[in-house]
Amino acid sequence: MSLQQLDAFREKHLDLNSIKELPESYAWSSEDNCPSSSNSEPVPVINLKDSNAMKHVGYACKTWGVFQVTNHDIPITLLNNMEASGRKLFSLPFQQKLKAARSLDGVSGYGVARISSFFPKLMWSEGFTLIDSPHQHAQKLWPQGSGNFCDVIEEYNKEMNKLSNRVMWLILGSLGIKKGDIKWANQEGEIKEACAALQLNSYPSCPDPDRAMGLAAHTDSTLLTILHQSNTSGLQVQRGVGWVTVKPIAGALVVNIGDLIQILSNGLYSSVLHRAMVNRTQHRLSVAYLYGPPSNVRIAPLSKLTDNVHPPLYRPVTWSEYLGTKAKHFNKALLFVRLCAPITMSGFVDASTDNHNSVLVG
Ligand SMILES: O=C(O)CCC(=O)C(=O)O
Ligand SMILES: [Fe+2]
Repeated sequence: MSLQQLDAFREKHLDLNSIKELPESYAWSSEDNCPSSSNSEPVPVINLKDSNAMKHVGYACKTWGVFQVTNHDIPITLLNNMEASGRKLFSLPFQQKLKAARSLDGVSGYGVARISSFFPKLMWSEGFTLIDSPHQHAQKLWPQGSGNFCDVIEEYNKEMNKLSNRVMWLILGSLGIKKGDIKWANQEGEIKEACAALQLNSYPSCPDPDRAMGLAAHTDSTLLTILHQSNTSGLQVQRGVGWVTVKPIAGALVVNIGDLIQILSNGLYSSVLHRAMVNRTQHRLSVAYLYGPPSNVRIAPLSKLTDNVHPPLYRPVTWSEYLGTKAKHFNKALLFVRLCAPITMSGFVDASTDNHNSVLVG
């Protein structure tokens, strides 16, 4: 990063841990920050060892787009070590974290939420994105040695890759999709070249949490995301017109349906809009494993799920093409890969030649 870039970066990145009063640039209007609905039923919790797990996953995908899983075989010590590693990273002095800052056009490293550019106000959070090996980053953060940081990240990535694959097959299986139906998986259903990123999020305690926003509403551009949240509430998902808090359950992991499952399932399962809120006393941490397909694979509605009555709603896209669309159009990205927009109960309009204007919205 050049000195000029670093100055621009510092201007935008305040050390949230040292701020005693919420600056105006972090104060969201009450409209953006609408409170959560009380009395909602809770987000489904699914025991992966339950013989009906696939059925429960199907129901959760259809009605929520999010669920928590227990009995997932990820050792609790690994979850605790991952959380401790995240805390160790974010508790470094601000200037030290800046040494591993994400470059302006880069993806990995330390920085504000990448979705920040779509919002007029700043978010009360800091993030660290890791793709592939953590070693280079660790070397910048801890020149004297990073202890077990890299081992924990590597072990966590390995375990999350296995679990993501298992959960993906529960999701696809609930739609009647069999291992042989996905060409980019081998006969056992494994995806050897699956791409993934690890997103560490830190939400320092905030002097005015009711006016602040940790991470603004978004859907994930993944097939699915597995989120480990610390025991502090903050994650909320949209349900109907309100927001429902995903209550932390010790040892449970949250699974979010991402945009690519929406495409694969031809809209049968929708990605879930979610956001993270902050609080006055506790420093919240979350670790998101962002799971996607191999980079060269074109994701399209599965042919088993389409017919004359249910034409493909989305055109084929690779993950990187889709990320490019998301980087430009953010929460409207799915509309930009959409082929047909339902207009009446009985028919579809072909939108493939449309210039993606507001006709597509809704
Ligand atoms: O911190 C959370 O609970 C949500 C994080 C998240 O949505 C993300 O990293 O994409
Ligand atoms: Fe997310």
